[in-house]
Amino acid sequence: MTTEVDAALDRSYVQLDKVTHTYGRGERQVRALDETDLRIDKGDFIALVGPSGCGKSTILKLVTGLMEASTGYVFVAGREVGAEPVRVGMAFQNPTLLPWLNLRDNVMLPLKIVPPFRQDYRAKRKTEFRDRIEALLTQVGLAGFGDKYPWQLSGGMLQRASLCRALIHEPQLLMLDEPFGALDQFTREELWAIMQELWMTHRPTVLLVTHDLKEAAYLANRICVMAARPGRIIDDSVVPFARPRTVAMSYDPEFVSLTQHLRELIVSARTTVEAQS
Ligand SMILES: Nc1ncnc2c1ncn2[C@@H]1O[C@H](COP(=O)(O)OP(=O)(O)OP(=O)(O)O)[C@@H](O)[C@H]1O
Repeated sequence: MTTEVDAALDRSYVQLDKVTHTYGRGERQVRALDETDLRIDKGDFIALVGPSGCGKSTILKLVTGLMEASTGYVFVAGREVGAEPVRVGMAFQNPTLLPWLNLRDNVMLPLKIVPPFRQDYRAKRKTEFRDRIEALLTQVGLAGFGDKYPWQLSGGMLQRASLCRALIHEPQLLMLDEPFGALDQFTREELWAIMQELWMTHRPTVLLVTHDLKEAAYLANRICVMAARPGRIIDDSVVPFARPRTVAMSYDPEFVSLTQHLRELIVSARTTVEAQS
C-alpha cells in the first residue's frame, strides 16, 4: 500500500479503492461495478442514488463484507473489510421483524447475537440494555409499544422499530437500503425527521441507498449519483443545507434546484444506456 493511500485512510472511515465487482462467469458475467473510488468520513451521511441496476446495493454489500470485490480494496476503519468484524446496523425496505417476538425483543436481537454484547447480555447487562431499548423506542415515538407484536403495528411503526434494531448495538456503520421505500409520503417524511434525529444524536457513519431524490437531499451530507452498465459514480455533490432540515425546506429554491440537477443527471445517464442497447 502506498503512503498516499495510508494518508487517505487517516481521514476516511470507509474507503473504496479502485473497486470493481463482476457477478457470474463466462457469458453470464455482469459487470455490476466499474472501477470505483469512494471515501466516506467517520460520522458522515452519504446517499447513493441512480437508476435500477447501477450497483448501489452492490456497494452496500461490498462495504459490509457480505461480498468480496473482484478487484481493488475496501477499507473500513482503516482495515481491509473481512480482516476484522465491523459492527454494522442495517435496515431494508421490508422491516423483517420476527413475528413471534414482541417489539422489545425484536429490537434486542443484535444484543443477543453480536459480540461483544452477546457475552454481556448473558452475564449482567440485561437491565442496562432494556433501558437503552426503551430510550430508543421513545426517541422514535414508540414509547409504550415494546410489548406489542409486529402484526399489531402499522408499516411506519415497524420501520421505526427496524431503525431501533439497526442502532441498538451502537454500530459504527449504518447501511440503509431503501428503508422508507414502501411507506406512504407522509409516513416517509415523518421517518426522515426521525432518521435525521437518530443520526444527529448517535452519529453513525451512514450509507443510504434510495430512489427518492428529495429523501437523499433531506437526509444526506453528500449525494453520489450512479449510472448503470457498468455501474459507476458519475457525480458526488455536497448537500449544503443546515440541520435540522425540515420538509418545508424541501420547497426552497436551492433544494428544488439540487433535486432537479440530480434528476437530470440520472435521466441523462439512463438515456445514454438506452442508446447503447
Ligand atoms: N447475484 C447476482 N447475480 C448476477 N447479477 C447480479 C446479482 N446481483 C446483482 N446483479 C446485477 O448487478 C447489477 C447491479 O445490481 P445492484 O443490485 O447492485 O443494483 P441497484 O442499483 O442496487 O439496483 P436497484 O435499484 O434495482 O435495487 C445489475 O445489473 C444486477 O442485475
